[in-house]
Amino acid sequence: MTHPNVQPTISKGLAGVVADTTAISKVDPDTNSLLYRGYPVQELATRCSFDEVARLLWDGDLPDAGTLDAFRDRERAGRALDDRVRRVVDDLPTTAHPMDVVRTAVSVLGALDPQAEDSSPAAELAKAERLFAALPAVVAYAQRRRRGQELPAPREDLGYAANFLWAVTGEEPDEVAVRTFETSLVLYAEHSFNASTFAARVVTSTLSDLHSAVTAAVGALKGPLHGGANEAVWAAFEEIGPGEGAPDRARAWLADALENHRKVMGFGHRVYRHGDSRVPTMQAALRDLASARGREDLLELSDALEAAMVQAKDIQPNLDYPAGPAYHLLGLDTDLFTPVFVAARVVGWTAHVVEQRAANSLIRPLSAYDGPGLRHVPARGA
Ligand SMILES: CC(=O)SCCNC(=O)CCNC(=O)[C@H](O)C(C)(C)COP(=O)(O)OP(=O)(O)OC[C@H]1O[C@@H](n2cnc3c(N)ncnc32)[C@H](O)[C@@H]1OP(=O)(O)O
Ligand SMILES: O=C([O-])CC(=O)C(=O)O
Repeated sequence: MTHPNVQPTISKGLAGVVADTTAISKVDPDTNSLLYRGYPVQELATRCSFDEVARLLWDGDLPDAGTLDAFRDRERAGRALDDRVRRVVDDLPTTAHPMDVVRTAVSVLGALDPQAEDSSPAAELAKAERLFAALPAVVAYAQRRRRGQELPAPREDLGYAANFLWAVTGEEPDEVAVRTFETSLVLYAEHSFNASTFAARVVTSTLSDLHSAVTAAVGALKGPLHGGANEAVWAAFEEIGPGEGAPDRARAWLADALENHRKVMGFGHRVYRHGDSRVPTMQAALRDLASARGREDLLELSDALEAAMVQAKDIQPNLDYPAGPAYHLLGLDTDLFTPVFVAARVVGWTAHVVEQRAANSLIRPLSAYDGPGLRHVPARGA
């Protein structure tokens, strides 16, 4: 028992606290590596499709051909936007942030799911699959409805990533676009006890349902210190202005931002201290895409800002830094970047929901009270 005059040690932001075990992924800042169920994420991103990686994260092993084909059939069958979700979204103002649209849609999907209250592992995985299949249409609709565009019918002849881009842009994507997008989805899919995943685990620990956990996770991901940073990265690129003279402008912009104590989004990480393990793979994908689109000017801006940040603060970019400009080149509106992150991270979140439930303990830390001392409400007259 703590003596009343001895202050307990506070771990602000739970920094450095090991809250539980997980077998889903390993983030190792010493070796600057990230493993999904034991596989290096770089190998998964360059050799596997996103739906294979989803099965790996959920099931613990890469799927065999039969398992993958059956999953793909179910995913294709679940792609259409549910009319009841569409009606709720249509009632939201077109000015609503797409993250609010997605958060609302996940909540509605939970209320509609026939297995909403069934928390057996089989039901949890079935619900996770349904969300996985449903989210691209929700994200795409968030962009298209405010442009007055119809949502195109899902394309059964396209894989998950290609169909997702088709739904957003209404155009069949080329190979480099699909590869870049799929790489980003694999890299975004899972990252141990990050803030949004931890939010999902906290909700699950009360024995609440999977959709409630995912709804909370969407809310946590929205913030610019977490998933919202990919959108903020592109906003900074626009402020600087790509094109002729961008490297000089980037250096001046950074000097001004640091002088004004502004956080530079897309840089820094709570766990990695020497750079984010996922960045080289995403940067290579961005380079391929930018070259294919004749947008080397974006690479010049990106390289100049990164070099200036490393020189000024010795702070390295995180995954959101190359993902932001890549998503812009793929035709996504800036505020659609974090919703795309949702569609990828839903795999990690739901894998953690299942893991948390399998060995549950209510997550409830302590706090050290530092408010006013004991005082009393004066007695009131009758
Ligand atoms: C997929 C993801 O979610 S990755 C993270 C995406 N988030 C961002 O890109 C937002 C920008 N980055 C940040 O705000 C931080 O680096 C975080 C929140 C990600 C991690 O930060 P923490 O571990 O809490 O460290 P903290 O914010 O205390 O930073 C430590 C020091 O580095 C500085 N610092 C860290 N990141 C940045 C940054 N991006 N820009 C400017 N300064 C920074 C802080 O100001 C602080 O300096 P000080 O000690 O002089 O006060
Ligand atoms: O791990 C974190 O804190 C943030 C992050 O990079 C992620 O969630 O992908």
